[in-house]
Amino acid sequence: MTAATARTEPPAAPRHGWRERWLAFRNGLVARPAFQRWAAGFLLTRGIAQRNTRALFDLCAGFVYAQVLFACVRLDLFGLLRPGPLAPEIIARRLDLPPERALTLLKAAVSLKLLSRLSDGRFGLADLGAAMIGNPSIAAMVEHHAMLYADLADPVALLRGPSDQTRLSRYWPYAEGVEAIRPDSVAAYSGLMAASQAFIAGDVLDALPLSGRTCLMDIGGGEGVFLSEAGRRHPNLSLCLFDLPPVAERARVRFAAGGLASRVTCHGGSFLDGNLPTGADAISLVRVVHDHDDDVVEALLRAVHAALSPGGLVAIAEPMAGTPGAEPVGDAYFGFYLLAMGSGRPRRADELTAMLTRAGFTDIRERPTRRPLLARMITAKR
Ligand SMILES: C[S@@+](CC[C@H](N)C(=O)[O-])C[C@H]1O[C@@H](n2cnc3c(N)ncnc32)[C@H](O)[C@@H]1O
Repeated sequence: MTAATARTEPPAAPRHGWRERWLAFRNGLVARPAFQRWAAGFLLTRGIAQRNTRALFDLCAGFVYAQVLFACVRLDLFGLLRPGPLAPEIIARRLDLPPERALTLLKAAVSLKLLSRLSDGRFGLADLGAAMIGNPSIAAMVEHHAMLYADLADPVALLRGPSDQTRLSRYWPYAEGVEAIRPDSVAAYSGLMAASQAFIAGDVLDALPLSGRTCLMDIGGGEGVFLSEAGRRHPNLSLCLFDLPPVAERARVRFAAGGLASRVTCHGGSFLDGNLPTGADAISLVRVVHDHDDDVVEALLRAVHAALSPGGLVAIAEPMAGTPGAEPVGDAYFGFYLLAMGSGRPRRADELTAMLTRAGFTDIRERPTRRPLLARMITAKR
């Protein structure tokens, strides 16, 4: 055999296990249009076929559904219907839309369970629309997704990278480095985080064992919403916030307005420098770790370990990859969000556990939270 023939010869066929052979057979079958038609009609497979068709269609249409929600938010449709249901002509007039287009939006919102249509033809809030009213920060999240969608206009280019600066990396300036951060560059994201923290704080604090602790330091604590709630629940706990200087300043103003100034110390700095204030026997990292690449997180956890007093507790709370029942939230949504932002990745609980172990922590355990889709929590001890 010549060298040339040796090079063109295909590699030896891999030895497939029975599971791989079964998957190859099954996928070949499912890909055939004739099989799809048959399965959609056959009694025993009809349900599965219909569910798969719907799931695939929803994947194709997801952007449209999100834009329907975006239009509702932009037009403040949920606010308009807050006092009660209205006739479609009135809604059209109030939204300044041609009547037939307003009806297109209203019917779409009904199909997505945001609105419901009453028997007299009026439209009112359904469960999901009412939930939007109760949580204004969801509307803020929806609005800021305009930047994410712009960055995802060419997802393959984003995946290939490196790309031009994305809109999300400008929105989250620390993703690109902390040197040039000014007060005006943190206002938008800090406000969004403060508004959405209301969802998270209660769930995390319900699961966080703080009794017996004397000082809680919240690293990347934003404007202090989490720490304020911790202080309200634990009146004897002293509080310390660490964040980038312009964010820590915003927190200081918020604590003063809330009458908490005497209980909280605000430190402005960057944890990239490796030095954290000492004296806390509990440290929280709420929605912080997933924003950073592995080397930064490893260094941050080592700095947290060094800053904690012996026996001190660290808590990482954030949405995690591989959360049962919410897998696309971690790996699809946060995976692509953080890619567009330019820093960090969603991590599974076992990956965070391994990182905590490497940083020297012990007694590492997951503490179940009320809504794991929004935040799961792992604690560990120094
Ligand atoms: C996604 S926000 C979360 C804020 C808050 N913990 C919450 O859950 O609402 C991440 C926070 O980490 C802060 N941060 C990012 N990089 C930092 C750094 N190098 N040093 C200190 N804080 C940093 C940001 O300013 C921001 O407040």
